[in-house]
Amino acid sequence: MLKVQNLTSGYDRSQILFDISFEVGAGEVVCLMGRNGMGKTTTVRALMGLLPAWDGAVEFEGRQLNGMSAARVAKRGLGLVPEGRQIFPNLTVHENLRVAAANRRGQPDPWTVERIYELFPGLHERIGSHGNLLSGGEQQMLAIGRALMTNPSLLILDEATEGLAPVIRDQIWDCIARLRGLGQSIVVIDKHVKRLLDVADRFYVVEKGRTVWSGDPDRVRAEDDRIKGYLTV
Ligand SMILES: Nc1ncnc2c1ncn2[C@@H]1O[C@H](COP(=O)(O)OP(=O)(O)OP(=O)(O)O)[C@@H](O)[C@H]1O
Repeated sequence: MLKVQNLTSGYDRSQILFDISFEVGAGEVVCLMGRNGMGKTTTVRALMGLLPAWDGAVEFEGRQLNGMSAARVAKRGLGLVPEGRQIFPNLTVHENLRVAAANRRGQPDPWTVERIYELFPGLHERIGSHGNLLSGGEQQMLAIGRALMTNPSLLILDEATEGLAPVIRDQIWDCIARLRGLGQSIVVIDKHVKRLLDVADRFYVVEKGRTVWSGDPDRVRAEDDRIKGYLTV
């Protein structure tokens, strides 16, 4: 579904990505991990057309995304839950979801606000609350719900559990597991490797702008010390 090969990118003249390669198959959950500042968010920005790819190839469902605007990339079916959530503070929960609604590729069973409330019953209780009055966990659920309302073929979650209480984090993991059960392809950027072993099909380590390691959950378990070395300062 998504094939990223030898991607390089950066900000102005400052190169951040030197060699990023990874793949996501249909229905897979793939995790990008690495210490802060290693280039994970920059990778996502380059995929989404928010930063130009300098070199390398990004192929999504058989088409090249390189050089496409962010709006066109979104129309192709990439849905981003950005770091920091970025929900609309002056719109209610319901409005935040409704403004995002789109089914451009004609998915047979599209997301509706009602289905989002089934996924996150806590959001339904806050249906009329403005975005800025929600807790961090509620904002994160709303950010995920909003991305789902665009019916993305591939959902990208950038640090979705950052700064959340463990009990709320668990709700986000459960949600990812449920989405996987529905066949949703997902890229997760996160540091909580142990919890991700249950939900991810494959892992990649990003270090200094390069994908330096990849493996399935069994390999992560077998190379525990090596992975810890990549993730701790
Ligand atoms: N707008 C920007 N302009 C210049 N440099 C930037 C910009 N945003 C990020 N960087 C730099 O790019 C590098 C990679 O940052 P990035 O946010 O991709 O890392 P990350 O792996 O996602 O880590 P984090 O978990 O901290 O978000 C860092 O050195 C950072 O300082």
